[in-house]
Amino acid sequence: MTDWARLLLHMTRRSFRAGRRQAVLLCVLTVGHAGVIAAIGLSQRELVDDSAAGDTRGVVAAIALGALAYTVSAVAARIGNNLRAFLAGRVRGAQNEEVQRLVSSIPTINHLEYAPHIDRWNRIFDSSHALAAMPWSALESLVTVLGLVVTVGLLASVSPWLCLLAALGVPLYLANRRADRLLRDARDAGTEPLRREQRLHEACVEPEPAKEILVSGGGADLSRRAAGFWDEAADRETRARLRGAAWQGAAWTLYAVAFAGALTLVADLIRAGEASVGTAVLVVSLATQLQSQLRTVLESLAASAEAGQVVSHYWWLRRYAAAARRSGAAAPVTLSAGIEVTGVSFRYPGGDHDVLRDVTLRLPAGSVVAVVGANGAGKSTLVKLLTGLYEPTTGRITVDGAPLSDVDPDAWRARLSGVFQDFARLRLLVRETVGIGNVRFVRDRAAVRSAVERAGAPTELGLETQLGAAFGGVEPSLGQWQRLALARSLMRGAPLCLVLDEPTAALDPLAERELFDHFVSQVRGATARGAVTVLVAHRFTTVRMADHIVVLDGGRVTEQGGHDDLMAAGGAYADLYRLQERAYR
Ligand SMILES: Nc1ncnc2c1ncn2[C@@H]1O[C@H](COP(=O)(O)OP(=O)(O)OP(=O)(O)O)[C@@H](O)[C@H]1O
Repeated sequence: MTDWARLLLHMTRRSFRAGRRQAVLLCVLTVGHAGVIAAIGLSQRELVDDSAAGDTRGVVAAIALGALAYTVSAVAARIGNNLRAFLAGRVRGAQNEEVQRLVSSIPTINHLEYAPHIDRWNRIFDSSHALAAMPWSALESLVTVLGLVVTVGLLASVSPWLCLLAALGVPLYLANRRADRLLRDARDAGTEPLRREQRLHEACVEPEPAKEILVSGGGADLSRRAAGFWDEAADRETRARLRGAAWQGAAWTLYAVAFAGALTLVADLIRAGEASVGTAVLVVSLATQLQSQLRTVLESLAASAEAGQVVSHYWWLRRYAAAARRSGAAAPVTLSAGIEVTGVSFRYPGGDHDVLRDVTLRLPAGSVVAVVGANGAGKSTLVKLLTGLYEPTTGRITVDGAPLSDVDPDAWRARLSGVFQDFARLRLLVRETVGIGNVRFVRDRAAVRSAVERAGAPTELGLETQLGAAFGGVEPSLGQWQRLALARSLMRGAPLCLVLDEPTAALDPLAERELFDHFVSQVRGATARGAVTVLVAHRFTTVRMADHIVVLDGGRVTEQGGHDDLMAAGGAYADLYRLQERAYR
């Protein structure tokens, strides 16, 4: 079965799950609608011929048939449209939820940071409506094709030459396919400029970047650039639509010429006494219907094609998520040896150089390890590898001797806790913002309050306070946000690996010291479990408290050891430490 057919089946099942009775009724209405078109044509022919023959009963029967056919057609169209909207709405919700679930089920973050991957799953979201309507577009195509067969049969009964009208469906179909392909290519190519446009516009309206942009006065320039990206995507799409319309226009012109030929043929048949006036009415009616049937087929094929455009992206995402969602060995409950990084190099997907090179480190159980280095040295990348958000390109990381790649990602994550440099500002209730750090305890007010207090987060706010001015709530200061993030990390009671990636950058030096003391004493208290703390920091007064210090430069480890050893070695660490010491004096 092709990917397209499998997706069609998947969407059909989903539609029936969304509303079995509604789906059955919609099938009946769609199929029934096909017979109506022939009935309308036949009733018109009978009406004209029976009138000419003075057959009153025939005229009444023809009128009754025509009225019934029109009524069924109008009612079926109205109810059908509403049912389609209802089912498509529900399926779309379920579809978006599935994509969201797939995206967030992937243990690594490659797909969230790598542009070609982002574009693929964004395309699925953008086409969710076409995907949800896929079964109905396909059924409509099928039923209209059946209706076409009936129409063609009736036309052939008048003259076989009239079948040529239906044959002109082929150039129409080909022109439409060409137009679809042009549009799909334009949309695929436009995904990136549209994503750039969206991010630039967000930067102008989101409060955090907007402040800086307002002060720098760069808003107009960014808006212009965003508009440029928008124009680029829109121009591509317009050009594709115009080219597609030219192909379709040519095919329809051909059809119009053939239609005129059909009418001439019927006029000749009437003149020769081989057809009645009623037959002429039937032909005109059928040829007109044929036109609308062809259009319906083409439109529903186009709708199926739009869904078809994301078929490959959809299955890619499912396969990608399935491949990434590996199970593995249980994570250890305690550490006895620690974590080892051996010969690890790492290159971001699509990158042209390794940002970590041949890194070898030992993070002994129960120790606090500080990672220092200039901006861009690779500190946060190392943290991402330790937390399993990326896997090393080469080399390996082991936890008590077991390769991290063999450990179940969820189980390892359950043993982690930490704060990242770009910590999240979750604009929820204080209780939720903090509690989500350990979702099982999100309603446990005592646990959340304890974490808030230990992190020194603002207690006066109250746990049920809404955060975020944009949501009508309180807007914490940057330092307060950071403390809330720290509180979130404290929700996970006994982590085996605690990562603190510049967790105190927004705090004043006193608060940083106090917090770090607190964290370290907590970790030291957990030495029995062998928990490891990895601290990324730029303030060397904090760094010196670590048991082991690793200096990264250009992705390589250039020095490592205890503070006293590194000072005695007189290398880069010692120089930087003395520099900072003088600056703080
Ligand atoms: N998602 C990404 N995709 C591609 N390259 C990235 C990505 N994130 C970081 N990099 C690159 O990796 C290198 C190391 O970045 P990293 O964030 O690890 O540095 P860092 O030492 O933590 O810096 P800082 O002190 O500024 O936080 C940099 O050259 C950066 O440009």
